[in-house]
Amino acid sequence: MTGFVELRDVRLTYGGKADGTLALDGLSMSVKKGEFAAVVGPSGCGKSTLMKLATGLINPQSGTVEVANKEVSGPVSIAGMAFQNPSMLPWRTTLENVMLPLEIVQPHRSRLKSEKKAYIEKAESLLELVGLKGFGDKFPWQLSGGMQQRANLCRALVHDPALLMLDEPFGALDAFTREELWQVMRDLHGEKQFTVVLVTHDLREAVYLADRVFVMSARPGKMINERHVEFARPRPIDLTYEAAFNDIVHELRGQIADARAAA
Ligand SMILES: Nc1ncnc2c1ncn2[C@@H]1O[C@H](COP(=O)(O)OP(=O)(O)OP(=O)(O)O)[C@@H](O)[C@H]1O
Repeated sequence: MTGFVELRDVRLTYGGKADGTLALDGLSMSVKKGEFAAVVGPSGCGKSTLMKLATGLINPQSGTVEVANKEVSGPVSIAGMAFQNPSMLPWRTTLENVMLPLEIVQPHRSRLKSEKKAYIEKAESLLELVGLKGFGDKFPWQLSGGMQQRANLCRALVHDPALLMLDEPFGALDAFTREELWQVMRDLHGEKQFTVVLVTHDLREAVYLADRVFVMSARPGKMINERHVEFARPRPIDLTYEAAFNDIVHELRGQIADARAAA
């Protein structure tokens, strides 16, 4: 069975052939529908490049990229995305920022005018789900960094994407806020069952959230390991202080240290 996100033997070079940067070479990865996948690896190994390929922002020189059994050749509309910098539009309220994808992605775009009330209710219920009830009419600059990132997750999810691509979304937050947002993410995934690919440098984050952690080599990046994480869901945050959890974090840390040393 093919995965929901399927990369096969992908090679990607930035710039010209002679003086370009080979970012990925021989990278294969298969993420099942509904699965929460995390991608970790040495700095600069090509994690963000992988995200750009899977969302169709760039195309590989060789190999194939498929999402939902379709070859990706342009931006993937069934994907929601969130990055480290929430980049909310400062002249729009939080609610208006959250609703932005509805103005772009079909079929919502055509329906937005006639079904505006229902869409507003949907955006507000997402804000409530992430703990931002009542903040919809505030501007982004009136929110803390953690609140902006919560709103950013709502914006990534408002058009009910089947696939959520997260590139270091919690990287800039303090440790407490980060753990809070891990739990928000856990609950959103538990409720909505979308497929997730999360790129992170934080191995605790990867092990806490993911069903499977993919480990990349140093650049040019390819997958060197897949670690299943079989803790029952929903996972309490205290799990992250248990020995069995830390054993997996240590194991992954060792693999990344080896990958760095081999570079
Ligand atoms: N637009 C670009 N043009 C040229 N080279 C690029 C471009 N984007 C990335 N690269 C190079 O490709 C390689 C992989 O970059 P990428 O951002 O995918 O790595 P990463 O694993 O996400 O990095 P980090 O861990 O630091 O976030 C790096 O050597 C980077 O310098």
